[in-house]
Amino acid sequence: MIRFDAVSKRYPGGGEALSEVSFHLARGEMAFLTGHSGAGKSTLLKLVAGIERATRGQIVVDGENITRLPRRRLPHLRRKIGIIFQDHRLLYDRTVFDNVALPLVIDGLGHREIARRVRAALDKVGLLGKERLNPVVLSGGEQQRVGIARAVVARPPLLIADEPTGNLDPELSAEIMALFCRFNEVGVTVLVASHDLGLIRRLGRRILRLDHGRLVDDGRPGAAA
Ligand SMILES: Nc1ncnc2c1ncn2[C@@H]1O[C@H](COP(=O)(O)OP(=O)(O)OP(=O)(O)O)[C@@H](O)[C@H]1O
Repeated sequence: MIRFDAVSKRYPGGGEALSEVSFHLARGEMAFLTGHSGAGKSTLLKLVAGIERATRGQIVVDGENITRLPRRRLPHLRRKIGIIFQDHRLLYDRTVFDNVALPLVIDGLGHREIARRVRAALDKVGLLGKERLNPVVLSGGEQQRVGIARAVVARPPLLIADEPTGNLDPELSAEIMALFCRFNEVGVTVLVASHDLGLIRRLGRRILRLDHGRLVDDGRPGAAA
């Protein structure tokens, strides 16, 4: 589902954020991406989503080489990817329902289909019944779950999350990670960046580790990083 071949990324005026990174995440697989602050976790996820472009190397997502994807093809790529940010980026002048519905409204779906899918997504994250509320009144963990519902509502085959538990206490963090595991169990490919090694080790999934832009462990036994 995601393949990086010797990918490097240099920001204008900066050093190398990623250096010669190669790995493969198979369809249906789940992995965590870890490393110190500034190791390159966010940069790697942004390259997957086409938010940033690689300086060198090649990136394939869902069988499509996105390394030099023309801008007009970006919406096609984004439709395959549910993206979850640490700060959840919700719209606070709209209800929970409207926040989750947004990707479907953009896709031009009809009202009834939108209502059905939004309720299904809210049900999966345990927020059915809160759809008419404004996200402001929800706890941090609930707001993050609204962000997750919005990311999965269009049923993308790939979920990527950047420090989704960064602002949450250990118990809520574990709940959010368990949610990602459940999406993976029904076939979604999942890649989650997190510096919370203790938490992600307990989940027993593959862990890719970045150190100063280099992939020093790709989480595969015996595989060279
Ligand atoms: N837009 C940018 N312009 C210039 N340099 C950047 C930009 N974004 C990130 N960097 C640099 O690239 C390197 C990797 O940053 P990145 O945000 O990918 O790391 P990270 O592992 O996600 O860190 P954190 O855990 O703190 O979010 C850092 O040195 C950072 O300063």
